[in-house]
Amino acid sequence: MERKHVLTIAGSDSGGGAGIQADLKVFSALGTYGMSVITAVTAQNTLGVTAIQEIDSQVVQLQLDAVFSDIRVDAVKIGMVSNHGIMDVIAQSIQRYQPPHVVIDPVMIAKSGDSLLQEDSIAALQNALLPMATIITPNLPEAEVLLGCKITSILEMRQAVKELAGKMNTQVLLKGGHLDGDAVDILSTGREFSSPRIDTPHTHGTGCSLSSAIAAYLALGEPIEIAIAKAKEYVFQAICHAFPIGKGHSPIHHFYQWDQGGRKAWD
Ligand SMILES: Nc1ncnc2c1ncn2[C@@H]1O[C@H](COP(=O)(O)OP(=O)(O)O)[C@@H](O)[C@H]1O
Ligand SMILES: Cc1ncc(COP(=O)(O)OP(=O)(O)O)c(N)n1
Repeated sequence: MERKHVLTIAGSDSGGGAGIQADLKVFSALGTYGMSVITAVTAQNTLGVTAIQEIDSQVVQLQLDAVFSDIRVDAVKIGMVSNHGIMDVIAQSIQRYQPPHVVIDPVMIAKSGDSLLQEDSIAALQNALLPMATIITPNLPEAEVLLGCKITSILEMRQAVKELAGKMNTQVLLKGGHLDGDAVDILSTGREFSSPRIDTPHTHGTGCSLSSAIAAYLALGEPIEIAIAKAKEYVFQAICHAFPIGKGHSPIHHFYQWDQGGRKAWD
């Protein structure tokens, strides 16, 4: 079968658990060819983020042109984009090159509590970038910012996902990782994707990995609901197989399939 090509446009996580590094691991684990446009470099590990250097928007533009002018792009995932200048450049490139699928994870705050989006760029995120999406995948705090109200239960999630889809004029997968009980994500069609909640601190990068896996499965030709179901199962298994790295919240195990039936990679 022809190899599919997936592009991530996101920030770098030096600890390797989230951002560009997580996205490229997901693309490889799912058998696609990964490419990257870096929007910011974060100094980050399992404990948090200590510095952010945004990439000049002209350099972001040159990365986008380098990829799109040479290589067929079957799907795009967009993650951390911290300022409106970079958002505008990305939105214009999506308009120009028209990739078939665009999955946007509207990254605002890392689980460590560190902010990854400038506050004055929230409007640009809504007005310039989100309209480019095939689907957006906010977590609960991000959906609360986009809607301007609290979401505290599955019942409220069902209502919120429909309101968000109307407001943003796009499909929405509202992730329920921040609630208690089963981990339930709700699509704006009403379909729900549920898994048991794993009792673990090692969930760094789950949101990045879910959106990247959805993009990879869309590139592989899966319809949206199957792409989400497969991506959710992939992330669930990767959480189940996470192993400790560093002193804080470890990343999930992107290549857990490699360990199955054999020796664990870290033994
Ligand atoms: N402890 C957990 N057990 C099982 N699934 C989880 C757990 N935490 C998060 N998930 C799942 O991981 C994905 C990312 O969710 P979430 O943590 O809400 O996003 P983010 O990383 O953007 O904050 C979702 O599919 C969510 O249901
Ligand atoms: C560079 C970078 N991008 C995105 C995130 C957020 O990642 P996420 O998958 O939401 O996981 P947590 O960091 O919240 O665990 C990030 N941390 N860094």
